[in-house]
Amino acid sequence: MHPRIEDYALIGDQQTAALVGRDGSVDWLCLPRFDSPACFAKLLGTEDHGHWRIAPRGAQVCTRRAYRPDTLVLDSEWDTPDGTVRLTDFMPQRDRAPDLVRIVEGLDGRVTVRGELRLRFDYGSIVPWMRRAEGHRVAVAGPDSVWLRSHPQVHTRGKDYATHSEFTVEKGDKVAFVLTWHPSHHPRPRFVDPFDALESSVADWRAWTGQCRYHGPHRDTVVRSLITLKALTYAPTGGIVAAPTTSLPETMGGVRNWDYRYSWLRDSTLTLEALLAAGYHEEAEAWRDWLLRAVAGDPADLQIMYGLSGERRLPEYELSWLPGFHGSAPVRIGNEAVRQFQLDVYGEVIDSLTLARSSGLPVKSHMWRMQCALMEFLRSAWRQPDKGLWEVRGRRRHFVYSKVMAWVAADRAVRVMERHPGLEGNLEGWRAMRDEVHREVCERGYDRERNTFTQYYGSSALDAALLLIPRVGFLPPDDPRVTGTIDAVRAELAPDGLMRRYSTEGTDVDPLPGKEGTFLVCSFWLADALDLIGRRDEARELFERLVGLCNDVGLLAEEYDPATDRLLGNFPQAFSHLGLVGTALALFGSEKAG
Ligand SMILES: OC[C@H]1O[C@H](O[C@H]2O[C@H](CO)[C@@H](O)[C@H](O)[C@H]2O)[C@H](O)[C@@H](O)[C@@H]1O
Repeated sequence: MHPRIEDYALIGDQQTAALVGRDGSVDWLCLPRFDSPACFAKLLGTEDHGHWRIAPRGAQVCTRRAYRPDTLVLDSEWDTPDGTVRLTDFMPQRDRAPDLVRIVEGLDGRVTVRGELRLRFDYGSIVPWMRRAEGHRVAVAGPDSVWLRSHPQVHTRGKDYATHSEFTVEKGDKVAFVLTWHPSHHPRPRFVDPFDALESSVADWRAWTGQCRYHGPHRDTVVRSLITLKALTYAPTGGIVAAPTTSLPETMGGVRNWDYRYSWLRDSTLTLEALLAAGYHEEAEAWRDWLLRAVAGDPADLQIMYGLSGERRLPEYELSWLPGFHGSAPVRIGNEAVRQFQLDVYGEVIDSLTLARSSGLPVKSHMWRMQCALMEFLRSAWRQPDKGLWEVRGRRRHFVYSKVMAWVAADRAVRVMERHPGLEGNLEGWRAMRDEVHREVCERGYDRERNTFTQYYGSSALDAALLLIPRVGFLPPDDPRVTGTIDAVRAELAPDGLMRRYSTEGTDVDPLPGKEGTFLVCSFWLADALDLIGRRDEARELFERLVGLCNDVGLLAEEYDPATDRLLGNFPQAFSHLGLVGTALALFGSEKAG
């Protein structure tokens, strides 16, 4: 049986990440970066597309598993008729080369363990040449080279283009395997000691989580979300991936399969907000600096997403040889949405730079000039239709949320100038824009008869993003148009209590085949909106339900299907986790440590 999305746990080294199944198999790993080709792609295909399984002989899924508290170190344990064995998986902080460490430990009895390593570079398409060197195994194909070591040394044998091992552990025995990648034209990197690396990984993560300011209910789940957001950050540049996977389907068997291994301005600025609110200034500053480098240049060229180092070209293509997760094809690399015009991004960027300033992050001299340039571009562009924050692949429209975010940009720029009279900028022009956008949205984006804002000007359709209207300050929470919108959006898009982004029925906004599932971040936004309008009990109840959708190790995908009780979409997704952190902070953030 192919695992479900919720069967996976994440490990990573803040440059890339791996997904480990409950059966002890690493089914996804891109090396050396999040957006590099995968050397294990079983997630989107079969064992022959690459995986690395370590498990007791004859055993299937583990009996239990958990992260070591406050770390990204995963322990999976199997109780077998012969005894109990633990597998510890982690990726140490990177020195020069990425390492994946797997330590097998006998806990009880005498258990025979089997390993099967099937390396397939370039997303499962290339079988490397494997040889012995310096007492280890080394695999090479084109630009990639991978070393496999074990401590103490375990005999390995090659069969069917895979490396097999079998060994026995008794109580107290430990056998470590280390997989190390490096460019094949470089000398092999220094080998890490797996046991020292385990100690320092645990210590590093605990030092980091120790800074967390949240002390309310579900603290472990909130900390797990923060660890996940940190793990999705590409440390060398500060860029944040939306998720470490590509093409986990939004609908099982469907075509809505996208590559999320890039840095979206929207997802990342919202991540910055969550990190700042939870007390993580260092990451927020790194992201802010990434942002300033990525968007530098002509404001008309601002993209909605970039590569991890700020790369601009992310061409989309399909991998014909991968059948996709449970047959959900195509598998896509790159993301065509990179070329879309999405107006909301300007609002999110300017809002987050304003937040960075007010949170005390050191101000960079060129930051304000860049904001002014973005604002001047926006002043000339906000009347244009766009693709909206959901990146629909239909025609451009006047999406209401996009216009609201144009208002946010102008509002924040005006406020910064009012607070810092020494700053130069087009104060009057931005004030005028702010008022004009507000007026237009209230006239053209609001349906008087139904007392609700709408998805786009003149339509009767609704959109979950409208829930953010009070949060961004466009209207006060007690404005009847706000409460009316929350009720309407909830009734139409959350019939079973969980939010869809928009409706795909009776509209051509989103022309792709397949239905829209429940989008988790939108459900957190609903809880936030209910809280803001004073319906705290309903907000808390929804938050409890959403926390209950995390898998056994606290991770969320992008979507959840109530009909089948399955997570869907890329995994784990920053959007969902930043939603969880944001709602927890909004509902319980003022609670002090016991
Ligand atoms: O559903 C169509 C679109 O789905 C993706 O976009 C979604 O994920 C983004 C990253 O988390 C998020 O920023 C966006 O708001 C979501 O709708 C996909 O990336 C798009 O290419 C696709 O058109």
